[in-house]
Amino acid sequence: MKDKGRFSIVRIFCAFKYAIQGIIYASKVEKNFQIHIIFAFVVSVLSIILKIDKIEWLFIIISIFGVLSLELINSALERAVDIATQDIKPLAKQAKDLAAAAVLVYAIMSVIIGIVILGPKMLSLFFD
Ligand SMILES: Nc1ncnc2c1ncn2[C@@H]1O[C@H](COP(=O)(O)OP(=O)(O)OP(=O)(O)O)[C@@H](O)[C@H]1O
Repeated sequence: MKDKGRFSIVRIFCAFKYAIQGIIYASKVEKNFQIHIIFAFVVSVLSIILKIDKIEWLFIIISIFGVLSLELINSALERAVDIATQDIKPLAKQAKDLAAAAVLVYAIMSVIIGIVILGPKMLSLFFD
């Protein structure tokens, strides 16, 4: 909990610790987060094998971390909605579906980036 009198370095450390706890928790219980982690691993291995350049790596990294971040926000929002109401409510549905849509939109962009960067290199691996 909050303790405003502490050194800021301690507060920064605590914030970091809570964030790590969040990542560990999501890795254990959030199916979609686990799937994104597996995808990130596969894409990273492929990127190493296919020797993509520095700029291509930046696009891949932005895609991977963007999807993971949005997935974490989506999970947090789902919990916030569930705390706010246990009843079936149109606004609760909209909030959850909009957050899920944000993940989907970014994931689609990431897939396109993956295809643009890795697609031609994979094809030339098989057909050259
Ligand atoms: N309180 C609610 N009122 C109305 N619709 C809801 C409510 N809670 C969830 N929903 C809707 O029911 C569907 C399933 O929601 P649920 O909470 O099971 O999450 P989910 O989308 O399956 O994600 P996850 O599997 O990660 O929990 C979604 O369309 C969601 O918007």
